[in-house]
Amino acid sequence: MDYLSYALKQDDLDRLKEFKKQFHCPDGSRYFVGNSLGLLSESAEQSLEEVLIEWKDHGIGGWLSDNPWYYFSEKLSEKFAPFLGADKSEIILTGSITSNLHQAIATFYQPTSKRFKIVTDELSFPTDMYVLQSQMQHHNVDLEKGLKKIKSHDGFLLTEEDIFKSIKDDVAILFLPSVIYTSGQLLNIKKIVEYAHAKGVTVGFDLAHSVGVIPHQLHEWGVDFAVWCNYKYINGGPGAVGGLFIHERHHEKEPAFKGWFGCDKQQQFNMSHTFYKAKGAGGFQLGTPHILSLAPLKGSLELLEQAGIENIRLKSMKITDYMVDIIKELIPELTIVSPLLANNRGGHIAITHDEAYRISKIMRDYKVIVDCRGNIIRLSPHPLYCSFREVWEVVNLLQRIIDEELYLKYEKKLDIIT
Ligand SMILES: Cc1ncc(COP(=O)(O)O)c(C=O)c1O
Ligand SMILES: Nc1ccccc1C(=O)C[C@H](N)C(=O)O
Repeated sequence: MDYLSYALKQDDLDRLKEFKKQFHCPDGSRYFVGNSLGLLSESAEQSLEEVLIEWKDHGIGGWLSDNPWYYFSEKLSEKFAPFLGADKSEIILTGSITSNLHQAIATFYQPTSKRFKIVTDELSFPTDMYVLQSQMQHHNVDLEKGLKKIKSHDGFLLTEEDIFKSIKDDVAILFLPSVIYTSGQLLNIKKIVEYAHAKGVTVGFDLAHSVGVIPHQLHEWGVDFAVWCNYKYINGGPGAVGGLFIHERHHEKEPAFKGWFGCDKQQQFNMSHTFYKAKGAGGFQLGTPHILSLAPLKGSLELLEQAGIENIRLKSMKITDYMVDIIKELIPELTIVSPLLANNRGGHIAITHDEAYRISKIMRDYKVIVDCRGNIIRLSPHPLYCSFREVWEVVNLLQRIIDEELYLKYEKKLDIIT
């Protein structure tokens, strides 16, 4: 069967195909950047509107109305917990990756003369690195000696052997991404946690590129803490409120940063100057929840529940496999830097090209939205709104752009956001 017929057949069989209708796709484009900012669904639009109406109708009464904002983060966290294999007490929707990671590292990182290192990897997302650096500086730890970055042999992937080798007796915290944001490599969280715990090391993960596209078992795997954002595969909207996971075994820990929304709800309005921590991850919240940036998440989560995270992962593996096959066939000179086995990667495919930037730019002019990081082009077919046929179209366009060097007529000057 040729590649197009295969795509049409897969679209026909696709159990998730009905979800596409739910999403607003800008200007009829083929939208392949759901790993950066997911699309707005009707369901999310509606849940945002509901909160606006509550504000309109009740003013401050909204905090305790039928859908009380006072408990909104906790209610949504309850809905979220199954996607991460967490108990509802272990997660809280709050803050951003950056602020939640500050909270987690400040809480867990208690360097001693024997155990003072933080291990991460040299491919990490910049904000994670800034957090680790600033937290270590706060403890006056010399970054040269204390912050260890696992090296990548090819600039795209990490090996388990290197990760394991980095876990020594002087390491306090190991912090890694679940999926590397450039290459899309998925790390084996369970195995890494097991290994690190055996050496007495606390382990945290940045789940930005796996949440909403891959099932997790954070509780069972024993992950100590994790952070993520909800504007990618979850489709919670630009700057959507993020998330923090704190394993049950750490619930007695005192948050390094305390705020009044981390208080036990019954005590919060006693206005006492003594902090009575809420049970579980909720105790790590800071100030007033950003209700308008939580609101779309209600609708987004309902869609994910209907679709089922296992079905999402199955489609994601299948559609990215298809993308790999067709790239290899049509553009054999391109290097795919993502792992070729679906089990070892997240929801996107990364390819390299010296002209990555200009290629991604011209694709946008053909209404194919992809992005570029350095010499990498990332293509992310979101399982809820991308079809196999679109993958076929996108790769065919890519082939034409490369064969005919159509990018040459574009400026090399980078836009502020690539
Ligand atoms: C892996 C990873 N970490 C962190 C961030 C950003 O963190 P924040 O949501 O705090 O801006 C992103 C994307 O922006 C990311 O891809
Ligand atoms: N938060 C953003 C704001 C503006 C533009 C992009 C982002 C991204 O999320 C980028 C993404 N994290 C990435 O994997 O590169």
